[in-house]
Amino acid sequence: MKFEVLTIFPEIIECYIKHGVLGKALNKGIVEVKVYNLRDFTSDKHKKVDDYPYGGGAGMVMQIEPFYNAIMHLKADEKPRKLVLLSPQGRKFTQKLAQKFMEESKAMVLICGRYEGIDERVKAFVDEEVSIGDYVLSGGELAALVIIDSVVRLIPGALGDELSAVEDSFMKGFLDYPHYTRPEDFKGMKVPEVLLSGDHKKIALWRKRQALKNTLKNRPDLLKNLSPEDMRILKELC
Ligand SMILES: Nc1c(O)cccc1[N+](=O)[O-]
Repeated sequence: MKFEVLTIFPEIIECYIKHGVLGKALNKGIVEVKVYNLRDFTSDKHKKVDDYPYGGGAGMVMQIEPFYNAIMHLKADEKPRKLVLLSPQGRKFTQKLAQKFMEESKAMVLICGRYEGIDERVKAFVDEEVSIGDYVLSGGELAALVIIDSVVRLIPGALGDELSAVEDSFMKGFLDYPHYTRPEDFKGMKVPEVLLSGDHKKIALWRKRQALKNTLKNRPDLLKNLSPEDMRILKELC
C-alpha cells in the first residue's frame, strides 16, 4: 500500500513513520510513504501557500494552486489512488473505515491543510473528506498519521506474529480488555488472580467481561450488534 502526503510540514510525517510498527512495515516493503511539500508546488519566489480570506475574517486561508499543482503532478502517472482531505468537516474516521481503506485502496493521497483552512475549491479534486474527531487541530498532519498508522496495522503481515486484540475488539464493537505484565505485585497493586490461573477459558471470559464493562462505562455508543453471548454477559453487568 502506498501513501502520498501533501503538507507544508513534511518533517512531521517523516519523523513519525520511522518508528514502531510503521517503521517495520516500511522496512519490510509492506507500505510506502512519500511526502510532498506543498511549497514545492508554488509559483512565486516566496513559495507562498496562503492568503487573506475573501469576505474578511481572522486568519489566513491556504490557496488552491499548490494543492492543484501537487494533485496533477501525482495524477500524471494515471495510477488509481484515493484522495482524502483531512478536515473537521469530514466524515468520522473509525476502525471500520480504516478496514475499508485497507481493503479498497492500493494508494491513498492524504491532503493536509493548515491555518484557518483551505480554499473550498480544493474539494473538487478530492474523493472524500475525513475527520478524526471533533476538536481543533493546528493542521491535518496528525490526522494523516492517525490514518496511516491505523490502516497499516491492518495490512496482513504488518504486525508480525503478535495478534492485535485492540483491532479485534474495535472491529467487534467494544473497547479493549485491561492488560497486565510483570511484576505480579507492584506496591500492593496485584495482577488479577484469574490471569495467573493458566485457565485460558476463564481468562477469555474475564477479558470479555472487562471489555464490555469498560465499554458500558466509557463508550456505550459502541454497544451495537452484540452477539447473543456478549449480550448475555452485558446483561449480567447491568
Ligand atoms: N479536527 C481537524 C482539524 O482541526 C484540522 C485538520 C483535520 C482535523 N481532523 O481530521 O479531525
